[in-house]
Amino acid sequence: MSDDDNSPISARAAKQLFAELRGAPALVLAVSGGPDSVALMWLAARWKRGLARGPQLTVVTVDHGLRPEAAREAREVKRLAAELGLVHRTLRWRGAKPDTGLPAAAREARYRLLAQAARSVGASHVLTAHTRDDQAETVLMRLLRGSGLAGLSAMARLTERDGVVLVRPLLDVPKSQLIATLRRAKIGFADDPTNRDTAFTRPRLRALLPQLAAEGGDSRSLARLAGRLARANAAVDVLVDGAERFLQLRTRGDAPQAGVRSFEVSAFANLPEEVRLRLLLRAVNALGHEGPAELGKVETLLAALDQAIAASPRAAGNGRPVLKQTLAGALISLAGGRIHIAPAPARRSKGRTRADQGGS
Ligand SMILES: Nc1ncnc2c1ncn2[C@@H]1O[C@H](COP(=O)(O)OP(=O)(O)OP(=O)(O)O)[C@@H](O)[C@H]1O
Repeated sequence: MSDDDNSPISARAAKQLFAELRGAPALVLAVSGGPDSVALMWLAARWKRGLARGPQLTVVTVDHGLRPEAAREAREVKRLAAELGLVHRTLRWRGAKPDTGLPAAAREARYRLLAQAARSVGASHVLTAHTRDDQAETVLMRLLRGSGLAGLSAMARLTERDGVVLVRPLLDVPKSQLIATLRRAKIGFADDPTNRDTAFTRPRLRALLPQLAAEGGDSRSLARLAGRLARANAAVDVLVDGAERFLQLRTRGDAPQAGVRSFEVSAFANLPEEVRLRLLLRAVNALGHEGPAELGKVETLLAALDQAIAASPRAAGNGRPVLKQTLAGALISLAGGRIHIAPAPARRSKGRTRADQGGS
């Protein structure tokens, strides 16, 4: 870790972090009360004070209703926001809490509530306080799962979600700098014990990071890896855009069916494997109705298609389907020299007729 990694963030450096947001009408700051997001709030408030006209800032804390201390922490954020002259709102997650996958469900609910808050105050962006350390943890987690290029690219600085832009202005900033900033400003912050709860994967991996850093694999190098892979991933995506256009041109003679994607086998089969995989992934995600498909399952689908094409190139050429599979709510078939991807018919649950399944 360099000396800079332990120094408070100057007003000039903060100005650069938020520069692209200057012209936004309003911004939502997602502040849990932990050190990273309290530092985000403090830095954004100082930045706003230095502008003649800047965006309206609204601080939002989500109380997931999972820890008894959460309500007190939200009040603490409100108090600090008021001291900084910022509007604050606490939003509660009132939905049913699942027994498994609780962190993922809480995250889903949090982003939904943050996006709602943004829309209600006319904010175009929601700012979160993800740091370089969070980025490094994400890379490590995905590395251990064997993720592909897109997954290993980890978090982007800007992403669109539920109609608002999520911004992570502190993604290149080490957490130690945020702590140093708060210490200098004499601002307190909450300590969330679930961050150290080894029942969860992320805290267990977090505990490994100092050992990796001692071997040179610190957050800077893991984040650099993510940045390089994101660059390569973006290039592959451009190639897939091109392949999609090329395949569409090959369809021109046939009347395209609405709600169906169809690729000519002979043109598809000559494309590189990664491009074929992404073409399938895009089509299944666009037309399926069961959420994003798992990469491993799309890999299995592609292998089955490749095998069916190699085994019976002529059968793939006549009208009878030589392969028919569903994946993530999409129906994939190989027939008449083409691969077709369409929405799968809705599944009928056992022992119930369609008429039984009427809405409530
Ligand atoms: N309860 C909360 N209320 C408001 N904002 C929150 C809350 N929890 C987290 N955030 C925002 O999200 C950022 C990331 O938080 P955290 O690392 O705990 O998220 P996570 O559960 O790992 O999920 P993800 O990284 O996908 O957002 C925080 O810096 C903060 O800006």
